[in-house]
Amino acid sequence: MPLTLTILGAGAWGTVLSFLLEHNGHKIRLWSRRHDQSLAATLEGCPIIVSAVSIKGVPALARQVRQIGLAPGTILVSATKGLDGETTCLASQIWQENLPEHPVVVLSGPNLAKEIKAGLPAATVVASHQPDAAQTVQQVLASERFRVYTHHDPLGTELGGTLKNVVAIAAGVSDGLELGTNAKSALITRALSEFTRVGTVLGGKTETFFGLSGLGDLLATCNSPLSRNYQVGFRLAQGQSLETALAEIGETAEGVNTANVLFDIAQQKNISMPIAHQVYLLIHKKVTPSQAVEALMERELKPETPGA
Ligand SMILES: NC(=O)C1=CN([C@@H]2O[C@H](COP(=O)(O)OP(=O)(O)OC[C@H]3O[C@@H](n4cnc5c(N)ncnc54)[C@H](OP(=O)(O)O)[C@@H]3O)[C@@H](O)[C@H]2O)C=CC1
Ligand SMILES: O=C(CO)COP(=O)(O)O
Repeated sequence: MPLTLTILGAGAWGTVLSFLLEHNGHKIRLWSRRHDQSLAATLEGCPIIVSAVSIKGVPALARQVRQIGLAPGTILVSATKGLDGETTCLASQIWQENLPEHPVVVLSGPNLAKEIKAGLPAATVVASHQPDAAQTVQQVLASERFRVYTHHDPLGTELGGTLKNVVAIAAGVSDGLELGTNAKSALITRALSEFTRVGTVLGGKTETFFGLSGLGDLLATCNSPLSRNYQVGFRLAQGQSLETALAEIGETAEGVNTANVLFDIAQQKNISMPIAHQVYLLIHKKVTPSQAVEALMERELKPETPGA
């Protein structure tokens, strides 16, 4: 049955999600803080609200939505891949805290917006503690060009999509320095162990990090110049400053903020995150790209323990 749905955030991802939903016959209200639209009127009567704003916009927007209030049973879908700098919370946690009575569904997967916009096939994950809500979103969003899987681990699903952005910066550096396929394969594989380690401490399930929203998104983002986070790393390796790289990319690259938040989390919880640590040092100009590679290669020798 065709529905009227709201998408919050008219950036690259919000716009492509609206194309996917319109393709399925739904009517979309696309909201942006830049447009002259009432948020209350945009939300009214919509059974599903999709948030696709950058993490920096989520806390204030979630408070606004709470103040307006939603009809009972309205589902909130969170498509943001970032960590809040102030609270270290994921976007879905911020939404759930503001809308405790409502089902929250995480949408995350290997979903480069430009490929989906071009009509290329892709798959994603919708994860929630409320299986009915995840199934509803699956039915509404799935099509012959967008395969949607449900999942029961929203935290792990969202953490995979969030943590891989930091690795994508490192992968961009690797390619920018022309380090070759062996180096990048080692980087991606060790990074998967690293983010599984922190992700499980933060509450995700180990197996989730080996699925579409973890390994799947890691591979997509680390191997595509369409990824803004990859572009950040590539440009840093070419000698651009972070400020110039971000300005020229002109869209959100969540991995920069996530690297900062992860650094704090790793310190607080005493978790070893060598790759994320080098990305943090690099974006703070404490090491050069080549020094970051050297630091990783010269770490103390140890046995490999995949996934740990
Ligand atoms: N692009 C992609 O391929 C994918 C992106 N994502 C995730 O989706 C999120 C959005 O990314 P994307 O659309 O690509 O980025 P864009 O830079 O294209 O758009 C960012 C969006 O966030 C909004 N926004 C930014 N800051 C604020 C704020 N302070 N208050 C309210 N709204 C704000 C922007 O609004 P405005 O236009 O008014 O500035 C815009 O709608 C990110 O977390 C990203 O990781 C997830 C999967 C795929
Ligand atoms: O999350 C994404 C692909 O799944 C988009 O990656 P970027 O934000 O690096 O462009």
